[in-house]
Amino acid sequence: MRVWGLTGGIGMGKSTAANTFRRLRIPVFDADAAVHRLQGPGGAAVRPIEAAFPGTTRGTPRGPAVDREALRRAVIGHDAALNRLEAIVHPLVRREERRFLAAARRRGARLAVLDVPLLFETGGERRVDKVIVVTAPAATQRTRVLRRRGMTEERLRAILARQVPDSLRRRRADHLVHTGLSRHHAQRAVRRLVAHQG
Ligand SMILES: CC(C)(COP(=O)(O)OP(=O)(O)OC[C@H]1O[C@@H](n2cnc3c(N)ncnc32)[C@H](O)[C@@H]1O)[C@@H](O)C(=O)NCCC(=O)NCCS
Ligand SMILES: Nc1ncnc2c1ncn2[C@@H]1O[C@H](COP(=O)(O)OP(=O)(O)OP(=O)(O)O)[C@@H](O)[C@H]1O
Repeated sequence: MRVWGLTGGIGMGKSTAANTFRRLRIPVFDADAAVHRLQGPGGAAVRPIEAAFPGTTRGTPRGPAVDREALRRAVIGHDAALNRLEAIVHPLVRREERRFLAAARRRGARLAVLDVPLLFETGGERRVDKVIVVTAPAATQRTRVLRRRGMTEERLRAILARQVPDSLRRRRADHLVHTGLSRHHAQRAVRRLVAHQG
């Protein structure tokens, strides 16, 4: 089974490209969704996060869960705290990723995709056969992200500061998918990659 990494900066169009892969019946692992599950009711990250950042979890009808708003306040803009949070969360995400790949292999998939925002930041390119980078002009990225509810200039700056620059990502990509033109164009680029598997 081949494994492709799908990555790109915030708002560059990872989830949208991931959905095109899914429509082609290719299994996709979504690292952001895995983080949400791990921090959700009964998730494996809840207890260690409460220990490291007291007061950032709360009881819910389905069990204790991370209060993401509170956790965000505790870590955004605080590098040491975010490093600590990543040291808790990333090994758990990696474990989920291994489980996902094992399940895809069992089902006989020929190709699986890992949608991982921090692929380069976490040495993920070594775990995949090929890296696909979604990219768009910086102005497009900004407009897209600032449209989201709860997003502010300050939050966007803090997130971008933790991610490798788009220029570097593009240089390290095996293939680029441009998402600044149109949905149709980006979908076609993904379909072409899959058709050629190369
Ligand atoms: C800080 C937290 C609580 C904020 O939660 P919130 O719901 O507000 O944001 P969300 O998770 O949807 O992320 C918003 C955007 O920031 C990006 N992002 C999240 N964490 C990080 C990080 N540590 N470094 C760089 N970018 C990040 C996401 O990919 C996404 O594009 C949460 O992002 C978190 O627990 N982050 C640490 C885990 C992590 O590194 N996740 C990245 C994907 S593996
Ligand atoms: N090819 C495209 N053409 C036009 N708009 C797009 C395209 N791809 C994505 N978008 C839009 O850009 C925004 C961000 O896309 P998406 O959610 O896929 O990005 P992401 O990289 O997954 O973001 P995040 O890092 O925050 O998870 C969405 O509003 C989406 O509709």
